[in-house]
Amino acid sequence: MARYELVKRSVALITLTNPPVNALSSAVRHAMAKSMEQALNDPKVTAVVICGENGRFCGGADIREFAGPLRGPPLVPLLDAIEAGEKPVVAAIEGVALGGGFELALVCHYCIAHFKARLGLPEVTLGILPAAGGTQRLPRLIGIPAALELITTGRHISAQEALKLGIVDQVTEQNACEVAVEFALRAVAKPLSSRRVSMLTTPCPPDLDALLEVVTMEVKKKARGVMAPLACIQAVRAAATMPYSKGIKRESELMATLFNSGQARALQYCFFAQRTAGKWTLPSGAQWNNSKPREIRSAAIIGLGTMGRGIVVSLARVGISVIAVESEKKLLETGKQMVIGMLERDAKRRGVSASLNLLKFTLSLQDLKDVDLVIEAVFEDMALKKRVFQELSKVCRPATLLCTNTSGLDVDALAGVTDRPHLVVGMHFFSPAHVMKLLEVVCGPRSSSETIATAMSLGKRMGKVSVAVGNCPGFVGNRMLKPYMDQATFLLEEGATPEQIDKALEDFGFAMGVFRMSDLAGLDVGWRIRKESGLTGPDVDPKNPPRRRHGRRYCPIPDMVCEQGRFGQKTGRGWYMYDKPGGTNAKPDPLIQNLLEMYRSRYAIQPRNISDQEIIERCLFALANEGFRILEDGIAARPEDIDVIYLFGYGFPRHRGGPMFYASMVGLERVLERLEHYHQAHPDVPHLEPSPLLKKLVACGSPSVQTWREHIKTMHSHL
Ligand SMILES: CCCCCCCCCCCCC[C@H](O)CC(=O)SCCNC(=O)CCNC(=O)[C@H](O)C(C)(C)COP(=O)(O)OP(=O)(O)OC[C@H]1O[C@@H](n2cnc3c(N)ncnc32)[C@H](O)[C@@H]1OP(=O)(O)O
Repeated sequence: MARYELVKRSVALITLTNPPVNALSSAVRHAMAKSMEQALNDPKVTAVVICGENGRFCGGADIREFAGPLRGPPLVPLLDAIEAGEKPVVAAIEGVALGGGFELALVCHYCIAHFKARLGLPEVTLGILPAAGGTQRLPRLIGIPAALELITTGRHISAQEALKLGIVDQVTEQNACEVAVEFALRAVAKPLSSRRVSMLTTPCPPDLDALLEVVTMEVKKKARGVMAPLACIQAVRAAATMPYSKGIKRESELMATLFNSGQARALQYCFFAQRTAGKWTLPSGAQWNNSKPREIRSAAIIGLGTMGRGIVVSLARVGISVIAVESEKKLLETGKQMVIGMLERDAKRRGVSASLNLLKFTLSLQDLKDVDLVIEAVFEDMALKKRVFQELSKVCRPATLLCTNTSGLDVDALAGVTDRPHLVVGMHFFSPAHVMKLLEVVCGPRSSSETIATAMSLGKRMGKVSVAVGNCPGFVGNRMLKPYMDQATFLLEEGATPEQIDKALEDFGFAMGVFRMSDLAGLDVGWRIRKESGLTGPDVDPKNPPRRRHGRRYCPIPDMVCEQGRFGQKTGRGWYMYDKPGGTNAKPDPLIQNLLEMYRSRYAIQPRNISDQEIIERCLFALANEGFRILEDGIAARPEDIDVIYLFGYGFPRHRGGPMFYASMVGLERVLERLEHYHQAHPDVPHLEPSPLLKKLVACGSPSVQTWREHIKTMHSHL
């Protein structure tokens, strides 16, 4: 767990050996304590260098240990002893120094960083704070404003920025460990007192209170209801107002308020869920670590609408040649200008040159014959998509992968019209595709493991969080969205307003409530889908009661809003009103209030007061209930996959962990009881009927979310 060597006859080289990230597990802490003692007691040793195996200094505390009882030597006294030692200690930072790893570097008297190293205190993203002295030492070293920014955001910084801030003493392009050993030899006999960061006085700005107030406001706005950043601010305040000995106690008290909180558990669950989600499997036994992806050098995108443009940008900025196809000259020219503008702005922001030379724009599918992969992003119309896929089958070489960006249509039906169904897969991007991190990779029953591996790996290359899902209407994300949105509109019928529902959801932590989100996305999309599926429009039998479809409750209010030409932000009117078409400042609209009142009186609905609790329970338990059905159907392999989809694609608050984790935190028994209650009150809403899997899990004693997979026995697993 830590290797001890004597190098250059007088330098103790301590290497942390806990791959893959040399996390400070209890065994590592134990070995470090022993090694330090040996170094400090050996008269031959005049200096110490600490480094990490495999070019990675240290990824911080072992997060997995946080779930169990704390064991092994505590970190704070160990780090204090390193700092207080009478022999110079030099940190050799390669790869990463994060969290406890950064705190370890802060107690070393000198730091050498490789030029590619990254440093940071990401604890806040795990719902905790840097509790091994980080909140007390960093402000002393770099001042309150810079420390506050790093600690409250968890941002990683480069070695160069760390040098500018005064965190590291030297940045090298050579082996950091070798440079550190030479540095250590030169440091012997130099006084150490000024190198002990805990002994420094925190440079304190005159307007400390005002500064902390501003940062507090910013944090509250950005991360509504999240506890950790606020605790971080209080800890940094202690660094400015207390001696180190008291500040470290305050840090520890604040950590105690966070450590076992639901938010910390949720955020740490998210960390591991994100890493688990990439590990796809198929019933055939093919999986992420035994299926080789193909190398993709060139791609084509069909359709230069909003989605197509974002996908072109995502591909080109990672160095893939892209041919973009449109059906009309004018659309092609508009799309081209927009893509170029997006790429130029993106390159400017990243300080690189725009990769415009990788782009080609064409009106002819014939130009696609040699590309490695095509992503179709045309209008959401099955007949049109089938025509495109038939055409692609003819023009592309037999090995070209054919992907569709459909947001919910049958991927296998598209595969069926091609000459290569095994090379067809869904790549469902989220809008705007060059910004949103989520990619649902939709595995059709005939998609080969190589095809899935290629789509997943391409997603990763584009910086996406890719999740493999099965093929069913709406896949995972959009299939779950329907019951969630249905509940919101039923609540409107029963007496709520869009702003009341949105506020309840935003207070819960969503960046946007369901109605504000719909206004942003455009209400006409859903309207067209409802018309195509015969739920509204001229094809509906007039004898059908307006509030029932296929024997179930139906809310026609969204159709009525669209009939008035209110399509959301783009038309300046939707569930809210905006200053102008394209405006973003949503204001409640009295016309919507009138519409709701008239609607209720037409159908003799007595409006009632609806509590925020009912809004949250009906929307979110219906959402999770559909998630349980998705697990039963084998459309998602594990609850983590569903949660990752909702975190990265639908703005589910990370500190709640995702819909499935949230259900487990509320308690499955309680979720079941509330769903039974609401289903009894609304028997014509099948989405409120508790799913068999939920009932089964409750009957099994509500096991932890990480073990649900063992309880999902499906005959029809797609994954
Ligand atoms: C009332 C009670 C009071 C109790 C008080 C208790 C006080 C306790 C005292 C605590 C002292 C605090 C110490 C410190 O301040 C706290 C911390 O350090 S928290 C940890 C901070 N570090 C991080 O957040 C870094 C997390 N890791 C990453 O960001 C990335 O992994 C990486 C290091 C940048 C590497 O990225 P990649 O190369 O892409 O690799 P992966 O991300 O895929 O990771 C590979 C593999 O490693 C696992 N892993 C990574 N980091 C950790 C970790 N810190 N602990 C455990 N495991 C880690 C990751 O899950 C992957 O595993 P796999 O999926 O392959 O199984």
